[in-house]
Amino acid sequence: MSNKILEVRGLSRIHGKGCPLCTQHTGPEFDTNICPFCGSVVAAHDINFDLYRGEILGIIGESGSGKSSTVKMLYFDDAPTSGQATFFDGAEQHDLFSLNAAQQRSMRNKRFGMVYQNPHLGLNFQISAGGNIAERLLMSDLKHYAEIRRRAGELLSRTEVSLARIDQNPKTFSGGMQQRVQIAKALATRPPLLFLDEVTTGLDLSVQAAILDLILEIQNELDTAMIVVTHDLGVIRLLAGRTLVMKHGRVIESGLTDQILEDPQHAYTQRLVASAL
Ligand SMILES: Nc1ncnc2c1ncn2[C@@H]1O[C@H](COP(=O)(O)OP(=O)(O)OP(=O)(O)O)[C@@H](O)[C@H]1O
Repeated sequence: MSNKILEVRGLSRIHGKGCPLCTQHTGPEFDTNICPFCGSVVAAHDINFDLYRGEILGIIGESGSGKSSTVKMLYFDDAPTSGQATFFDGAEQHDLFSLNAAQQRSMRNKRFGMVYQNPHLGLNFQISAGGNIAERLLMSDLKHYAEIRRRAGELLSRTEVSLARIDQNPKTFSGGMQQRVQIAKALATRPPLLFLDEVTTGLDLSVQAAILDLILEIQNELDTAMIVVTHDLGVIRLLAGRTLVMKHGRVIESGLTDQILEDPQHAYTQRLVASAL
């Protein structure tokens, strides 16, 4: 049996009205993602990849290359212009973009997790850290208060947030702690697929390192498949077994991370690797 968890084919997102020439006159060879004829933005075009159970796939590229757009579509934060994504969940198989709104919500709440760069997107700052995790646990059919609190505490401990802070509001937490609570919340439903979008950007180096270690531990422990979006080669190097390199909405290079780092084929990737040396 294949361990494939996600299959993405021809995924594209154009912002604007679009025209028949958009995709032919944008991309790395034109050095732009803006269509010269209609002004639409080709945020992502013809993205193809497979993801396997427990695997970490990195998506790297400069700002505006289409990394977040790709993940946003898969997490239903944005709708694709075209393309397909199939999620393999045990014996079940779901065509993600054919699901109705309620089915997409259920998929997001129960089978997927997301950790954003900006904790305001992932956390509710009106309620406590424990409350944030409880919100998600309630969606996973856990209804008993004591059980929810116990599990929320367990998740906070696992992500190394002091239990003493379970009733405190995450707005009083440091950036690194907020990311830990986001990770705890995302993991509450034990999702087989986790999206991480620039989760360590803006944090101190030592805090970054600790969060990256935590992500690796979780992947090992829970066999969670992850898609990690970053502009930081160090993050890719540490976390991702395979990597897609994006530029102007296109995947320009893909393969084993070690291979890409050791022998980058595309001039852009060569510059990216050289600048990180
Ligand atoms: N709602 C929108 N309307 C118009 N253009 C958009 C919209 N969302 C994204 N874009 C454009 O799509 C392109 C890809 O954006 P995306 O956020 O995916 O890039 P990114 O690689 O994640 O960059 P960053 O690292 O800065 O987040 C950019 O040119 C961006 O300006």
